[in-house]
Amino acid sequence: MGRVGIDARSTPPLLDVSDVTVRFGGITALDKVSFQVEAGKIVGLIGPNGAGKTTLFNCLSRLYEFSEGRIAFEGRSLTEVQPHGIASMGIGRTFQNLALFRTMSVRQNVMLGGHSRTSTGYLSNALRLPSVRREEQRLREHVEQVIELLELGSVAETVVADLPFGTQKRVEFGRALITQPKLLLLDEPAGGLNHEEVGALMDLLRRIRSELKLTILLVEHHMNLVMRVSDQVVALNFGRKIADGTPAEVQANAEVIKAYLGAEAA
Ligand SMILES: Nc1ncnc2c1ncn2[C@@H]1O[C@H](COP(=O)(O)OP(=O)(O)OP(=O)(O)O)[C@@H](O)[C@H]1O
Repeated sequence: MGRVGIDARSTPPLLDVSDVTVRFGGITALDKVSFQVEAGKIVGLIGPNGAGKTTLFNCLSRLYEFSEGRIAFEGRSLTEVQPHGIASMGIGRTFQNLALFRTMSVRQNVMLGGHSRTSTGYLSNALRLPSVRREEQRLREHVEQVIELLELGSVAETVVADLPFGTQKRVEFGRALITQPKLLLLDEPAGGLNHEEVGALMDLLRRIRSELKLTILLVEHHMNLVMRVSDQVVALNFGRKIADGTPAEVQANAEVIKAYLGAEAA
């Protein structure tokens, strides 16, 4: 018994969200939300419109400050780093509205995502010291690996604006993956995709999780996708957590059914 307790304490979860509260004037967007994400899992964050999903994502990527509670990543409080330091901590994210440079090529977009992660300083960059050239070479190799993983090779030189929406979303993925995150936050990855593209996205999520040993937290309205790819699902409603468990447990939860279908369905 004692040993189990010690082991559990010595390996904190990858992400530990504890009693996080966010208020906007009179609105409580998040109300003492707590949940944990274990390394290597795919976790779906669901809830009706206005439930607080995006607010939580914005807290995780330090775009919003939370007034109460704590978020720890690998045991370290997120507030220990500056908002721009989140990527170097190992957290990457995509955005609901794609944050791509539309007039640049796929390869250039992926490459630019990697520049937030390079460690050489301003002076060594200006002088183009050997350390900078080595780092740039490593980045270029990594860009090619990400492009291959996402099957973007045939469009690598194509300007992003000329690509179908589903492909643009994969480029957005690439920009997040190039930072080599341990935790990838995906904001509505299935939004705007057709049936076939959603199927391909499911395969891709499973593939990047197993090949890159990533942990994924996704906000998603596409229930079929969430329930099929997630190991764990967290449901929010009006800023409160109403369920947290396996997809089957959450689907059968009376409060979740009520939140989605209205009071008469409970
Ligand atoms: N910057 C802000 N200023 C004021 N209110 C906000 C802000 N961001 C979110 N809210 C409010 O907080 C609540 C939660 O919104 P949030 O966008 O997090 O929900 P959501 O679950 O992501 O919804 P959706 O599925 O529609 O994207 C809503 O009532 C929203 O109006």
